Amino acid sequence: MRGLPRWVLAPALLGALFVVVPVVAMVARLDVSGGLGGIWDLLTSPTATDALWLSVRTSLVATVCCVLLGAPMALVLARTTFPGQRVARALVLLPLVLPPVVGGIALLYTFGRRGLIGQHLSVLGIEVAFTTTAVVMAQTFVALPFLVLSLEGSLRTHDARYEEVAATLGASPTTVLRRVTLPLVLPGLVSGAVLAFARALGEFGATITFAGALQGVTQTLPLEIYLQRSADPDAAVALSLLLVVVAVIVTAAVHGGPFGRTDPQVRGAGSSAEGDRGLGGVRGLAAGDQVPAESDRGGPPRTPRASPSASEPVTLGVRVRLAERGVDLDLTVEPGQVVAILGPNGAGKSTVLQAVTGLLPHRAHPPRRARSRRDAGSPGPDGAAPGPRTGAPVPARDELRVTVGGEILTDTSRGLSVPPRRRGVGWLTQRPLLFGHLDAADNVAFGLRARGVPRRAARSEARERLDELGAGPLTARRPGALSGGQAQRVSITRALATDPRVLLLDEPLASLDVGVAQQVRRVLHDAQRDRPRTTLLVTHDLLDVLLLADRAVVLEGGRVVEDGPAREVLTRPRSRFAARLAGINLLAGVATEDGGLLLDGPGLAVAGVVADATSLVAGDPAVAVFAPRAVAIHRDAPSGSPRNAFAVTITSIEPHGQLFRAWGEVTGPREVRDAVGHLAADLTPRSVADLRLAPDEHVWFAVKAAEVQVYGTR
Ligand SMILES: Nc1ncnc2c1ncn2[C@@H]1O[C@H](COP(=O)(O)OP(=O)(O)OP(=O)(O)O)[C@@H](O)[C@H]1O
Repeated sequence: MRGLPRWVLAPALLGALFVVVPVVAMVARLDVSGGLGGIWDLLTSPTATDALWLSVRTSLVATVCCVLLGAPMALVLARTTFPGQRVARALVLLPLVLPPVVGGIALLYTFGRRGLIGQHLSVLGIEVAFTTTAVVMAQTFVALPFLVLSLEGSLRTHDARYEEVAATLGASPTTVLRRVTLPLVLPGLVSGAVLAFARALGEFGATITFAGALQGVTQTLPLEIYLQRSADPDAAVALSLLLVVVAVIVTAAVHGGPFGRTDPQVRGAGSSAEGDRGLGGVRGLAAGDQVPAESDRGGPPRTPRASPSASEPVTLGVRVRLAERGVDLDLTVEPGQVVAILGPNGAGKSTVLQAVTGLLPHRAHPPRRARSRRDAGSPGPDGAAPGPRTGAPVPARDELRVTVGGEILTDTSRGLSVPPRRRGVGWLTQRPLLFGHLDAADNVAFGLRARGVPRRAARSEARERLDELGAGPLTARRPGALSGGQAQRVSITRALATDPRVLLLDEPLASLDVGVAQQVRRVLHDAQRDRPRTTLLVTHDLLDVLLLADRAVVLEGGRVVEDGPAREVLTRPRSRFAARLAGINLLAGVATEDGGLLLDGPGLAVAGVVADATSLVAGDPAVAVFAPRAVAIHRDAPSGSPRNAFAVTITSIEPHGQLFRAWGEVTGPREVRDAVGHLAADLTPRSVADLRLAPDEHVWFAVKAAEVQVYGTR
């Protein structure tokens, strides 16, 4: 009862009674005066056993039909989008709302002797109606939606990125389906099959209409019960009981078994390690089972397929122009270079990575204006620059072009797109996305086996790779038994094992504790040092940029607003986002003659010192930057030596190493607030106490001109 209000018990009990009492009433109606032997005789009469056996046989065959037809239907509904999808789903589920008798009539008009298809079959001497086949068809017709619904629900609750990662590891769509998707949703598939079996077992209306009631041929148990109802009510009750017992045994066996437990994937879907752990519960493959490599399926071992390997670092070229996403940028990454892609939420970072993986869902769009988005124009959660506004300039024509080492992987102008599995692009995400039904070694071996390496060789190489990256002791562990950091190590090993030409790191350390993140960062750093690989790294972490990246590219509103050596971008940021990441205050405007800056918008002057006098002339676009440590806080407007003073309202005060960092939002006219935004000031704990500083206080932030560096942004 933990967490549940007590009153829930009452309706729950009422519901249970509503189901159980009629069954009890039926049992009570049973005439036991002749002893249990009498009932036994009824149950073992030839008509009863014929009916039971027929029901079980046809229901099993119907269940198999439901799986064979329903699983592909669920996959199409859950994993693709196409026009009229809602209508298609409604049609698939139609038998759920259709009275079964109507279903039977529909089947009769289709497969009956004079039916739409039946008349042609008749000519060939094939009669379907009123045969055992008709029973199976009637049962499949009514039971199919149960399997589709259950499996589609299961597919939708599972992260499709498991399949995407498998594709980037080199697996073909069929291999992904067999080795990743089906093991992932096996509990949902089994539940759906059980529901379908139960529905088929109890099927009556469609069967009697389409198949009739011929003993041993089409007379299933529900039909036998119906027919006995008037002739021998006791027999009808005894047979009903038999049906109930069979149904309860089947559903209890499955729901009490390994597939009946709560789907752990759904439970842990929120967090990285949890999500991966969840898969530990999938019993699609029993503990020592291995997924057969293509070369393990008999026949001579195949020569491993050639895979694009990273023996020599390659150049990466990316051009993304997508009106729908407001992204318009070009990027060239030198061989072996690690480029950090920075930017506020919605800036287009993931879009760039998706373009390189080949996973970007894209249709060729006609030129158009940016579509109106509810969130367009509002600042991201981090208070940084807004996304594209309605009517903002957008790419004139959609275009995606990705080249790796001179090879064109995507070129929408020529309708060319190499599938993810053939790109030689490794992809690492915030969640490790390890396949929960495989141990660490098999996870790492996955990509090798998808390329045709025999299982034994792949596992042995996987073990070596895990050893190299300090994860040797984890070889035999399933993801459910790994910590977040360990899982990410295995995931890195898995991504590197296929020797990708380009590595994409999408915030791989973001969900790890600080200490663990540092260890994993070191793993990435060492791997790059030992084998330089062209890499794109999306991150919001200053340390990632400083320790891993050679170059930093800042995106805002889908455009590159800053691009340069990582250290320079952080120490001399030219965009507000980079400044914020680096913990520096930044104001943008144009250079003034006296070495200061005239702010964009309000025309407010900021006194400063030109840092790169050689290249800057008055009127040039420029930024003024100053460290939070250089800011002094005053209760009253400061006066005296040349200094810049901003009236602010304190928005937060947070610990920052040995100091405190106070964030203040500039007050004044709207254009001043827009131009300056938030400023940071560092102060000692003692100053915080002396000033009695607290959020919502109005104070002044002052910075001496000598502390403000101005440099050009052209
Ligand atoms: N599937 C999609 N369909 C249409 N627009 C999308 C889709 N995914 C993202 N966008 C839009 O594309 C733009 C870029 O999004 P993207 O996910 O690349 O940003 P991001 O920089 O990775 O953001 P975040 O840091 O939040 O992950 C945003 O305006 C976003 O709303």
